[in-house]
Amino acid sequence: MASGESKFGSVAQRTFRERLSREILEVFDQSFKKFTDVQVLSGTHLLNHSDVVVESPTGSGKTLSFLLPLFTILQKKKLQKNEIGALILSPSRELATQISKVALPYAEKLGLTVRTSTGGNKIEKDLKNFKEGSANILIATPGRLYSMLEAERAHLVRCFRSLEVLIVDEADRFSESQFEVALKDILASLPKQRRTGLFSATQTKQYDEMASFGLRNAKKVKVTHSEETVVPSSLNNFYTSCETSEKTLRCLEFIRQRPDKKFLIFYPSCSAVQYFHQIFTRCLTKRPLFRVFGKGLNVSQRATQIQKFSESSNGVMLSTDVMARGIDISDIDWVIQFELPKLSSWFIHRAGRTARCGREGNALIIIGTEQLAYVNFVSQHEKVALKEISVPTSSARKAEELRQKMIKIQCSDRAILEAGTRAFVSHIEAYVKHDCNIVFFIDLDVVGLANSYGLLRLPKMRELAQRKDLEKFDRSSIETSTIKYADPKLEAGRESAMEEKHERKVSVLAEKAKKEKLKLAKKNKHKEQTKAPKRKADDSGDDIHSDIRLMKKIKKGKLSKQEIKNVLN
Ligand SMILES: Nc1ncnc2c1ncn2[C@@H]1O[C@H](COP(=O)(O)OP(=O)(O)OP(=O)(O)O)[C@@H](O)[C@H]1O
Repeated sequence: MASGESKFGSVAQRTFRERLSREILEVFDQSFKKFTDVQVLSGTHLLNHSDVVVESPTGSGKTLSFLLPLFTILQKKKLQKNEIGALILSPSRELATQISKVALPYAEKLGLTVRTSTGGNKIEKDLKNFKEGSANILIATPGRLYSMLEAERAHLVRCFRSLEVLIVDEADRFSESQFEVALKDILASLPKQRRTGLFSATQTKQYDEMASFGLRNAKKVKVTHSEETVVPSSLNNFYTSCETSEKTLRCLEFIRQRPDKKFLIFYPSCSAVQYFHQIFTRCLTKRPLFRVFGKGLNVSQRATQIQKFSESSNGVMLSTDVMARGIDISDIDWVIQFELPKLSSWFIHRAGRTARCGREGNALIIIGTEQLAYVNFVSQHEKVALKEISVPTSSARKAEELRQKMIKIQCSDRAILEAGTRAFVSHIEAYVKHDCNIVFFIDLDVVGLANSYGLLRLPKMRELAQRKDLEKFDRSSIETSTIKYADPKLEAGRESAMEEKHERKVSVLAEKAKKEKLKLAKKNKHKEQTKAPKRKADDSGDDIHSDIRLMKKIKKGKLSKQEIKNVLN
């Protein structure tokens, strides 16, 4: 049964419904006919004053499964302006914004205020708004909330005194070391008497590790549509395998064959998203293209790209894992993974960007022939069964044509050339860290990958130092130093930097020559000084010869005693 539908019959639905207020139901009924399983189960436990640990497939309605009970609890509380009744922690800004959008209609109906504090703007601005405004529900990323506590601890702790509910969305992410310090400080500033809910599609933490969240006798809610798998039943998971050198072509051909479908493609790094967005702009013409990544795009740029992608019918979004969790765009037809995810649990979250709440959806991972063991790994490790799908039109010849085209694109703009090299380097760096390496090393066809990036040169990297197969790489004969930036300002900067570098090189060489000359002159001078005068050398030569002659005379008795005495004194 689709995880968006409910196994619960009308009795359970009605019982849960009776626990919600008229105002809350008015808002809910505008969008939905009935509650999903996770909403009935989690909502009931939270309303019964229990802590909950919830594991439910992607797209199964977990957001409302904590908002519905949260608003019910706060409605009875009669909160003052600055009393925070609920704190929701989200690992990403985008997800926090999305939760806030779902929460807003309920908050307005109940006269409660929702505030989102997620970074991306100055902390002073956040604090000022916070102190001047109000917040009955605070949705925050841990990093930003930690900074706010550092700056205004007393004020925030006072606001938290009325806290009834702590919700941690994508909870398994909070075991990452990056959240440790912030989380500890945040939990220490909250009242112990509260309800706590941890929500995710993959709760990898063991119970004892969850003590850090201050859970007490937590109820465990696990919603799956069957024992065999944790993914939504309406999600079809595919893989296609090819030579790694054909990965980019395979991805492009797959998209070309589905001109009216909406795609989300995951790449292993920000630079890979930027590079392939440049390539796709020239290879997938007439197709709306979007890109989202962390470093380099600010919050509003990311939000605009996601918004425009949401509104497009056949757009192609290239993204890093910043969109892998929680982001709810209901009509994505295909999710493509260009490379194995760093953590296998992310496979589920990435694929779960489609097939939301009962809708049909498809996910594809492109696997190099040397990575085929991954199919079995993800089936055993994540209970996800992958079916093979072919891409009939891709071939080695076409891949080579595409590689030549990518080289040409890089030659048109040095910025793209540099982006491709950075992307390849970050791909390798990400690859060596993914968790399959803990279970078993999945080899990577590095030369094939370099070709799928269309590289002209193989960059020198510590991670590749031991590789013996790199000589197979077909290094382009193009002199890369002649490739110019398309941006005249950048090119002017590069030329002057090159001139400076050339002048520096010339002056270093001149300096070196001067030093050599001086050294030689010094050496010759020293030689002169230490050399015995010609005569002396001859003398020393003569000395030896005269001694030999003298010895011979003495031996033959040709010298009188007096003559010998004279010579020896
Ligand atoms: N009771 C319901 N009936 C039908 N659709 C619902 C219901 N509740 C929520 N939805 C819709 O289901 C979609 C997924 O909801 P939501 O994003 O909360 O899922 P999720 O379980 O949090 O997913 P993820 O694990 O990916 O974060 C949303 O588009 C939401 O509007």
